[in-house]
Amino acid sequence: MEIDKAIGESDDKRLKTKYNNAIFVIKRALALYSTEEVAFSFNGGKDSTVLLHLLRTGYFLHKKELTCSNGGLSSFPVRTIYFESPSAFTETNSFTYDAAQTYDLQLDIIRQDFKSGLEALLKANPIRAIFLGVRIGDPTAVGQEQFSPSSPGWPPFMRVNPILDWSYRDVWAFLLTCKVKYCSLYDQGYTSIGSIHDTVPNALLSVNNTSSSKEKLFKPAYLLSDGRLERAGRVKKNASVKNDRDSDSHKHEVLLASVIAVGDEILSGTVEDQLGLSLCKKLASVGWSVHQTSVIRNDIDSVSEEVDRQRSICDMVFIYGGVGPLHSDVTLAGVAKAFGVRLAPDEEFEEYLRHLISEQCTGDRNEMAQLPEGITELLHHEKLSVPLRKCRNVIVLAATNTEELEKEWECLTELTKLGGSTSLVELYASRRLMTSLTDVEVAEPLNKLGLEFPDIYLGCYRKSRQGPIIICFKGKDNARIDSAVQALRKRFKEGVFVDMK
Ligand SMILES: Cc1cc2nc3c(=O)[nH]c(=O)nc-3n(C[C@H](O)[C@H](O)[C@H](O)COP(=O)(O)O)c2cc1C
Ligand SMILES: Nc1ncnc2c1ncn2[C@@H]1O[C@H](COP(=O)(O)OP(=O)(O)OP(=O)(O)O)[C@@H](O)[C@H]1O
Ligand SMILES: [Mg+2]
Repeated sequence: MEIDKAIGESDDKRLKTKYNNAIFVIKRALALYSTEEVAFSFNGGKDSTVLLHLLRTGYFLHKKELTCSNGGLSSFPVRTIYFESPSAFTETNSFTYDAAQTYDLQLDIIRQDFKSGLEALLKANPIRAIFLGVRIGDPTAVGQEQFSPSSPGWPPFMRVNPILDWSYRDVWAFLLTCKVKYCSLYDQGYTSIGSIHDTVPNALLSVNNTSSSKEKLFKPAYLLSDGRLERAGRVKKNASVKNDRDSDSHKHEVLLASVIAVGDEILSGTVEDQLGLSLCKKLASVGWSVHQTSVIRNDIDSVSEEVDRQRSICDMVFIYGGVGPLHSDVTLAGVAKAFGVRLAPDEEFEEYLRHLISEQCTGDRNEMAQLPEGITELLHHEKLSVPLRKCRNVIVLAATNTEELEKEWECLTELTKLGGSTSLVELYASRRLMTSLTDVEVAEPLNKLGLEFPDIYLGCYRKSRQGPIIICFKGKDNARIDSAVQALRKRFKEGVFVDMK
């Protein structure tokens, strides 16, 4: 069989491993279920095209083992289902039909939505398992395994995902190595295809950035260097993933951060945590208000509970410690648990680690390259040998000392300034006043001021019990801060407040 031969002759070790694993899953599924009991969900997309060839090969190898024959593959009798939709691209539609003809597929065209279509299909046929080209990173892959029962509310069947752990790069390595046909849209800059209403060519593949969008030229999909951005051509249903606090109708003016240190050694007093202090200073210097700092032990549930609590209260959570390959390094697992997702291998991240620790990283899996599935964004910066990991509004810092923190912080502020995520460097203004008035004297006027200026953060502290009180004003607008200072001054005799630098 040509596919098996092409992969066998390739010297891409990684592709061979992925291929062998996928064929293994397919053969086990075919051993578990009869041909009548399985179906292949095919839509002409790149992932399902990979699956088409893997299935034909797996079916052939399975039959060959059963009959001990060496004969060629004459037919592929697995029922192939295609949910045809009026909003599909004509190119994927015609590719699907062409492929069905070329490979003599038993094509069932379903013109209903997925759920009702599957209900009718399962009623009329003895189907128990359906092969899908779902891959980790697809929004629908979250929580799925290679064999995953359909979700509650869906008709009962087994979802078989032989290429679940394939990366974007693996998909293209396979299609190009095997020299099989794929839908023409992938040569026009499309990298992942949904409906005509939500899919455009991937701007990262644009060749002539300046001309009007109609004349734009795009490179082929296989040239996209960062596979995590394959969905950049998908128009998002929700413009951005907001955290719980953002959806709160009452948007606070000052951004809230939480700092979590993970480390048994800090709790036992063996190690002094200097990162927390340094991070609080840095956050304050760019106008963030630190809501809470906490030290958590190296325990998945403890980390997950704390992250879950803080991520819903704060705009951004910074977590450090417990990041690495040791048994006690559970921070990422805790973050994953807080978001209800699992840790899944991330090939792009693994590549960075491979560069960093080269030969020490052996095997096909690297525990450190497991990241919370579907929610992790890698923040790349030329000064960082390994990108920072951001899971929604949780930033995982790799720093273990203040020098490393300094560098990561510098990169982080530069990166977030460029947009994308919540900016760390907000427009920020502050002023501090010192007074020798007693706290009893200032308490009531400050309360009133707070009500009058809800957009201004008012903080007070003193350096000693008898010493002067320092009042901090923080906000986004200098003029508003000046008005608040004026309003407070008006309530007292002239000269009782001294401006501090
Ligand atoms: C054969 C097949 C089986 C599916 N099984 C499930 C399922 O068990 N649970 C589920 O939530 N979605 C299931 N889906 C739906 C897909 O996850 C679907 O792509 C997803 O809901 C996104 O749909 P949309 O982006 O077109 O709205 C299935 C789809 C197909 C084609
Ligand atoms: N309309 C459909 N008909 C049949 N199967 C479908 C349909 N839409 C999705 N699927 C199944 O779901 C899988 C995942 O869809 P997804 O869009 O992520 O991948 P793809 O279409 O194969 O490739 P791409 O990511 O480039 O769009 C497909 O490989 C296919 O098995
Ligand atoms: Mg698709």
